[in-house]
Amino acid sequence: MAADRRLPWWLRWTCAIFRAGEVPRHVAFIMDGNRRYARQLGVELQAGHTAGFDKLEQVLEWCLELGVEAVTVFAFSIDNFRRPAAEVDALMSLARDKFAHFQAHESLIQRYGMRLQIVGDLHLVPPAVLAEMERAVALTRTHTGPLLNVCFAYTAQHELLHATRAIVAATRAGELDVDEIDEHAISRAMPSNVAPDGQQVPAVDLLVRTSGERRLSNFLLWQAAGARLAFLDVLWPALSAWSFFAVLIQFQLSQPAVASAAWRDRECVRSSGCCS
Ligand SMILES: CC(C)=CCC/C(C)=C/CC/C(C)=C/COP(=O)(O)OP(=O)(O)O
Repeated sequence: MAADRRLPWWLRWTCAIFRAGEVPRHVAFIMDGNRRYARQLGVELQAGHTAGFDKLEQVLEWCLELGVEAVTVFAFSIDNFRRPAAEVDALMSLARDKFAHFQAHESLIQRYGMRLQIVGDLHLVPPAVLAEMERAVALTRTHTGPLLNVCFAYTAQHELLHATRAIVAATRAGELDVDEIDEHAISRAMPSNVAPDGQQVPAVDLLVRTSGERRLSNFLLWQAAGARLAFLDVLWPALSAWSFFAVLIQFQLSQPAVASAAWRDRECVRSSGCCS
């Protein structure tokens, strides 16, 4: 499905330049700092979360333009249910609106033909939110574009628990031999690793967290084992394209081919004559 491009020309050009190098196939985001952003502006906390969602749509569009195949976002942790009831209710109502928005023809999900998947302990999600999630996911069932994994009512430990139970059930049912349980079997049993069409999701190769926190907070502990980690001091709603591109430059410089070429160039300059 052809995307209706709404990005400014300079952003499309910059993305085209990045596409000449190695682009991460799977990027994950911990979208942290919405409430601090609201406090800094002196507005309601809910306005910070709304700004956070708007930023998610922007960042997604940058990723799509770059040709990223899968994006996974930490939208709501199981631990977030411990926040004051009024904030949880407001976040659920925002989520319901946003999943309804994902169904609209002009939404990013529809424009880019994205596949949508929700991962988490969905028993904890209020029925009205769950209904909108299911409708949004159903509308993307025939899509073949990039994947958006929304981790909602999620922790990595819960996902690992789910995978462990699924593996035990499969061995009890005689569908899986104990000797066949390896890293691949565990990966396949983890919902965020398998797209709705059954395709294997590439491993996370770049994980970005905003707001200055330098920890994973129970997000994708298995999938991000080999990921490059980027911790940015900016609050999520204030994340600029340039901060994100700076992360991408670091990512591209860290790729083995580029890193070894840079090392060779340095050696070349150091040793006499070969670059003259
Ligand atoms: C698809 C969908 C429904 C997306 C939801 C949008 C969104 C940005 C959710 C993030 C919610 C959240 C708990 C952010 C963390 O900031 P924080 O509240 O912990 O802020 P703080 O770190 O400043 O306290």
